[in-house]
Amino acid sequence: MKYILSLDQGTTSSRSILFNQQGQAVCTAQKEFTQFYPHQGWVEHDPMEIWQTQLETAREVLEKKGVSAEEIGAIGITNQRETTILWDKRNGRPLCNGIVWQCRRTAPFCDALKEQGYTDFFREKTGLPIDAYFSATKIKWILENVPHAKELAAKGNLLFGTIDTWLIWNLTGGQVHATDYSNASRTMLFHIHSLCWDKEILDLLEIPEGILPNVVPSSGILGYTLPSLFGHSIPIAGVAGDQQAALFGQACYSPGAAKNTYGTGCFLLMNTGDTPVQSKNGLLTTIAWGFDNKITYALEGSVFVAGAAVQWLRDELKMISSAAETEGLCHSVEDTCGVYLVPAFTGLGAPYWNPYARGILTGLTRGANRAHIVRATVESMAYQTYDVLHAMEQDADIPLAELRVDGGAAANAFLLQFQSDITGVPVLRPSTLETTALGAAYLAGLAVGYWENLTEIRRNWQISCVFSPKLSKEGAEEKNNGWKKAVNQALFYHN
Ligand SMILES: Nc1ncnc2c1ncn2[C@@H]1O[C@H](COP(=O)(O)OP(=O)(O)O)[C@@H](O)[C@H]1O
Ligand SMILES: O=P(O)(O)OC[C@H](O)CO
Repeated sequence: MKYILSLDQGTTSSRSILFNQQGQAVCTAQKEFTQFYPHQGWVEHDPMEIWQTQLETAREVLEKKGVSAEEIGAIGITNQRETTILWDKRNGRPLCNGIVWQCRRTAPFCDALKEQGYTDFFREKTGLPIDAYFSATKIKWILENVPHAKELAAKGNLLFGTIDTWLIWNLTGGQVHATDYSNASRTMLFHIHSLCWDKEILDLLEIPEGILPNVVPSSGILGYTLPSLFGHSIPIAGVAGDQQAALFGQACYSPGAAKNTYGTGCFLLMNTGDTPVQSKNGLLTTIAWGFDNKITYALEGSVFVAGAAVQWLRDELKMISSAAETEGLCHSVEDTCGVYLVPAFTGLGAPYWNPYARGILTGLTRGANRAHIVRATVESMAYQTYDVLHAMEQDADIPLAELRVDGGAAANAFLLQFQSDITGVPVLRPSTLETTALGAAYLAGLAVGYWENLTEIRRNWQISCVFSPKLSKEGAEEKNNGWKKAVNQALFYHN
């Protein structure tokens, strides 16, 4: 067993990475794929393009590194969560495009559920607020709007899966229809205490149980790849939603340990051990992983638009030509000249949960220039994280000692320093920022004995940089107050 192969299927790209025993990424391949925005607030992906790009990158790393499938100890899968695919089990053909986690099309139906008083019903069972973000209402939408979907389901020929399930199905040639506990806990259909699909919810939403995958531990062999795909079959031995995988990859194994991932969105997760903590402040209770015959829970704050706002600057406003350019521009000005951007492009997630909030660029004066707007965009990632962190400290009733960070935008040192300044917490950047993929690799490698135990893995976690708070408490407060005012404008935009 030379390496573990991690498949990291993200919102904007499919990546494959080979990891060695030290947890170092020795070879990477990445392919972006198409984002579809068929209506305002809708977001879709083509499931076949997701499968193809994932397969191509996996083959590419094996070829580039010159290793054969026999030398791969196991595959770990990690994925954008909640994104919903329904397909015909007879031919593996998707019924329609996948409905992406960011898609708001089912917001009116979620409102109706809330008005009918189902909020506590869902929260108690699933740990989640009712929101279009999760898979449940997306499945219902497809069943009700795509021709023949209900018929197929009635005949037992329809399957549902989040992206992990879709990849597993294709990798095993249709032999395995499974998901892990962490992904199941994002569907709004899974009872996170009794660990089963919830019959009352399924009845309420009229979703047939037969379309749902088997739920398995996040670490353990669940199937083997078709030999024809890589020349030899490889065990699939680890699966976790990308944010939970990052928590695992950041070695946050003790209650209270937390990480923040700055990718398309921002996701702050805190390990709460074997206790599912109910949030009073707009956070999610979620399953971190099923490992070693135990379930570990986490509190999560999900921010929908973080790095995506930087992409917006690049693609829509043409203010920058690359995301990396933002760091220099942020440093080129002393502050944002009073400008705040609230990138509520798809509503606001935690802790506000308002699908109708919209983006606001505010505080503009005649002196505001491109660099100020770019800086306000980068700062918006830190402010949104601050909001979540604040809610988490209140829920967990302990101040956070440090924040481990990762994700594409964690490459931006300005962002991390600013994060530390406004939260007053040291921000720790590890030597590998690919912690999502690494977490999936660890889950898979532990299952096949490539790594012995968590102690061995903990040793692999290395800090590359610590960002300590440099701003006074008053200075931080002033900035955070300005942010709160801007958020209020975004929240009440539709009134
Ligand atoms: N140096 C940077 N500064 C700010 N944002 C960045 C930087 N590098 C990447 N990003 C942002 O990070 C995101 C990519 O992170 P990644 O973790 O690869 O995302 P995902 O897994 O969600 O597809 C993009 O939205 C990009 O705009
Ligand atoms: O693809 P990412 O890294 O932005 O993650 C998306 C999340 O899993 C959505 O819940």
